[in-house]
Amino acid sequence: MSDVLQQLDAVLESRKNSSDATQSYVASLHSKGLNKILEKVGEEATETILAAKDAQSSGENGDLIGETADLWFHSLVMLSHLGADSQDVVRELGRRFGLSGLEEKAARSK
Ligand SMILES: N=c1c2ncn([C@@H]3O[C@H](COP(=O)(O)OP(=O)(O)OP(=O)(O)O)[C@@H](O)[C@H]3O)c2ncn1[C@@H]1O[C@H](COP(=O)(O)O)[C@@H](O)[C@H]1O
Repeated sequence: MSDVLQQLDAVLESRKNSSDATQSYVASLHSKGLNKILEKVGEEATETILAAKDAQSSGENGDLIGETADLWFHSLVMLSHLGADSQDVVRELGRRFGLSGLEEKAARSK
């Protein structure tokens, strides 16, 4: 999983220097700028929320998974545009997971 994210990070980074925004969706987002990227993140977040409500009533998660992938993808483009990447977020989650693990251990030993 982390491998896929790292490979995607590398592709997103390479698109920042690509001059061919007509061939590459990511290059076109970078060339349109941060506001366009944030607009896409907002749209995908709304679509993910609607898909979650639909999933609750239908019991089917297919669309929800697709919309969440769109949200993650556009969030990664946002991070890349600003000089961060998926591994920065993975490290932060790991740090929090480590902290909560320590808290649980401390609570158990009381
Ligand atoms: N994972 C994705 C990915 N997920 C979604 N999308 C695109 O994100 C867009 C989703 O936006 P919408 O559903 O709102 O579609 P839309 O209405 O056509 O979009 P807008 O006109 O509103 O911008 C679509 O154009 C999808 O093709 C993606 N485009 C690219 N990737 C990855 O990025 C890599 C580089 O892509 P290129 O830069 O296009 O080569 C690819 O190899 C993929 O791995």
